[in-house]
Amino acid sequence: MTLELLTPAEMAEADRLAIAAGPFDGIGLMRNAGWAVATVVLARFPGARRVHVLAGPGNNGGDGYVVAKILQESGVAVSLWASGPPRTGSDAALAADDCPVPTKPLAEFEAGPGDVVVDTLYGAGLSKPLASDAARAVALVAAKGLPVVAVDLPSGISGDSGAVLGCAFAATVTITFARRKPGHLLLPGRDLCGELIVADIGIAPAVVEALAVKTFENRPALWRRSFPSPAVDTHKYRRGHVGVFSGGASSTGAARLSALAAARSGAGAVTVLSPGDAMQANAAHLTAIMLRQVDELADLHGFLADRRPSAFVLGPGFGVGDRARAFTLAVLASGSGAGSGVEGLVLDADGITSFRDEPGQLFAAAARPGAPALVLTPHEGEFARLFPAIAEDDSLSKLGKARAAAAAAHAVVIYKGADTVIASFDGRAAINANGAPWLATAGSGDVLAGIVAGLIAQGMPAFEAACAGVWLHAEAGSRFGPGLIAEDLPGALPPMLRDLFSLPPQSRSDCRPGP
Ligand SMILES: NC(=O)C1=CN([C@@H]2O[C@H](COP(=O)(O)OP(=O)(O)OC[C@H]3O[C@@H](n4cnc5c(N)ncnc54)[C@H](O)[C@@H]3O)[C@@H](O)[C@H]2O)[C@@H](O)CC1
Ligand SMILES: [K+]
Repeated sequence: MTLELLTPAEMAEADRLAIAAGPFDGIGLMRNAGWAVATVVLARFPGARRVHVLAGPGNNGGDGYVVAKILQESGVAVSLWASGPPRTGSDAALAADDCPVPTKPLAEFEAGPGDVVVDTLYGAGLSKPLASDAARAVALVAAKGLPVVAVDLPSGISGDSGAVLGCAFAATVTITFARRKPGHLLLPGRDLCGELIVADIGIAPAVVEALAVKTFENRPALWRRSFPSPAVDTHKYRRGHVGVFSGGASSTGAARLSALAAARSGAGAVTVLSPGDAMQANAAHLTAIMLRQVDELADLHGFLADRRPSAFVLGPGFGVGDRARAFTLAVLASGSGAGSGVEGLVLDADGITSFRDEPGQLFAAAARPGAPALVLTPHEGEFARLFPAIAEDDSLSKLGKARAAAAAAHAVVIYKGADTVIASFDGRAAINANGAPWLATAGSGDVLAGIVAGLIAQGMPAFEAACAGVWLHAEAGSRFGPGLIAEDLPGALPPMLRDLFSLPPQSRSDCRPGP
């Protein structure tokens, strides 16, 4: 399955470009779409007592007229319920003219046990909550528990955001065309699509390439070409060195979890940077991971000069306040431009919250030319602390929010949740879909921060490292399953890394670089 996700506006442009390029005109594409849907209905529901096609006023409804005609000609009992006539001159009007099945008003829609519903009310063009006739149909179908085959999107779901506008069908299977849309992966849309099928309706890959899409599903093909694989003659410092800031004596575990994850992700060396009062607690629990006392900024500068670390994690268990801000700004003031070779800082948890009152200070430090890449890993609450105006903007999807935050912060933002979005200030974004509920466990975020820092330390660019970290973390959780605690995650990484290293090289075209 391809990685690009097309917004409804991009999909409309793809339709337009494909029609201009040929060989299919608008009604030709619509016929191809209708055939793809009818084929699924016939294959999945051969015993359907009756198929009810619900047709809206736009081209999504147009697909419905094609489906109704094909099914009737195939000997299926079909009812066609329309919410209104298609616009004169549209492709949908051509499809309706060619459809022999009589229409009945959607407001009178009735169905019984054994029936199947084909939802072609609204697709990419949904612009407002479902009107009463459509909302009644949604409620009736849900009450009777009828299977729904949704065309393009379950009606009521925004293709841009995955949000439900008013109410929406919960589909058994959804057939979309050419490429998936963000609303197929963002929640709650993802859950309401059921099984998702992408049908080829004759839109050439060159048409999609011409759109220069910047939104992707987060899968290994997006970042595998930049995934670090150690050379045979490497030594530990060439595989990167991660510094992880530890909290005080009573909160050291989170940093150690991050450190272990950084080491398991392949970093050659990892050092826990501990305040003096926590040295004993840390020393008692560390073996392969190094330990260094860092109380003051001068200690940090000493570490930077002596050990040439390439990435840092600050936040897990660290505590909120001046100290977090000072260390963060000191790390961001270093970086390759200053000759230190620090490639990135993953700012998590308390590190994020510490800049609640002065986010501009953080953003300016990240925007300095030559500064290490900044990766922010907020969950919803932390996101609202650092980006209150963006968080409150209801016109933005989770994808839009992550993108706006990344641009404002000059950072890579990992906006966590069951549908984690990774966005870069260069405009690229990816939606993650391999997560599992088991990941919602204490310390899980500390592990994610460590993996991302470990990958950056090995030379992976920050956006790719963030995407790879999110995917590996989610995959580890999914494979481990019930009973998972955060301590299990680092140990679950090696088999997945082995799988990644054994995959054949893949093409460079999977991930389009930013501008
Ligand atoms: N030739 C083409 O352009 C093709 C279009 N295709 C289909 O066309 C769909 C997109 O068609 P459209 O852009 O016409 O969009 P839709 O068919 O999704 O709906 C758009 C129409 O419904 C109205 N509308 C939106 N939300 C409403 C609501 N809640 N209540 C009442 N009216 C509402 C809009 O004002 C507009 O008139 C795709 O989802 C896909 O199924 C496919 O057949 C492929 C070819
Ligand atoms: K639909």
